[in-house]
Amino acid sequence: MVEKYKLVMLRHGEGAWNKENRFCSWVDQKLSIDGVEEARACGRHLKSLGFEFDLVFTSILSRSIQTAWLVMEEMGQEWVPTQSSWRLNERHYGALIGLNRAEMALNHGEEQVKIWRRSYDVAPPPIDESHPYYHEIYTDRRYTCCDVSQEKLPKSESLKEVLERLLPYWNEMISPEVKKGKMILISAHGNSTRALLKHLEGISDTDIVNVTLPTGVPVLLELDEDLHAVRPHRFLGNQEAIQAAIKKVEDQGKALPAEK
Ligand SMILES: O=C(OP(=O)(O)O)[C@H](O)COP(=O)(O)O
Repeated sequence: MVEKYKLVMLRHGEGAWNKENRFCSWVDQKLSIDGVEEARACGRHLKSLGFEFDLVFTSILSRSIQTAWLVMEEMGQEWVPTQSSWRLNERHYGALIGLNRAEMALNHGEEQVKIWRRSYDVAPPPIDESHPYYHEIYTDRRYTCCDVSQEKLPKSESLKEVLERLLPYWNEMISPEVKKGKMILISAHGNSTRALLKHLEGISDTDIVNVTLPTGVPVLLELDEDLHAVRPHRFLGNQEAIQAAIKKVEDQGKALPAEK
């Protein structure tokens, strides 16, 4: 298969709740100090590799937008148009939002936490009005400007459901631009990026369980003319450091607190 297009995807830099090992999801946490540096380093790295972007897509969560700004600032490409959609938001973690993964593993077992975090078609229990972050999320003005009504927004999502709400945006807004030959950066989240990788690479429902994304590391995907990946995605950067960062994210679901 011949490569025709390139696409760069990114999980935003570390957020405050990544550090605290809490499920963040639709809570609008900002980047941590380390996350800001990760995003800047990512921009410097992409610049050193000679990338020139034509369009940037983000979710409507601040950490993805802030990461895109920092990357583009470091690249001297702040002028590049950016579009944001809830359809690139992180997976809605339902009732798990705000909870600590290591405590969840102690209470429910590491296997159950892995199923909630990485399985394809299991959704966590839905969020309801008694949840401490329910009102913060559903009264936020950004969710009155979506292409679906507030009542239709999810209350919890499996990865499959993330892909279902993301695909119309990919098909209608992003893929036509890729096909025009535009170089695109998608600054999104761990699970919204996993969902898109699954679709573009044809990763099976069982193999997607083993795909984990570290924060602030660009992911390069090479696509053929039908926008199918011609080879597996590649993380750009120091491979040893990237593997260590992936392990750290995986270990967040262990019953013992993850190493800082
Ligand atoms: O908000 C989240 O992802 P994000 O940091 O990519 O936005 C999730 O809490 C990620 O959690 P997970 O790594 O357990 O799927």
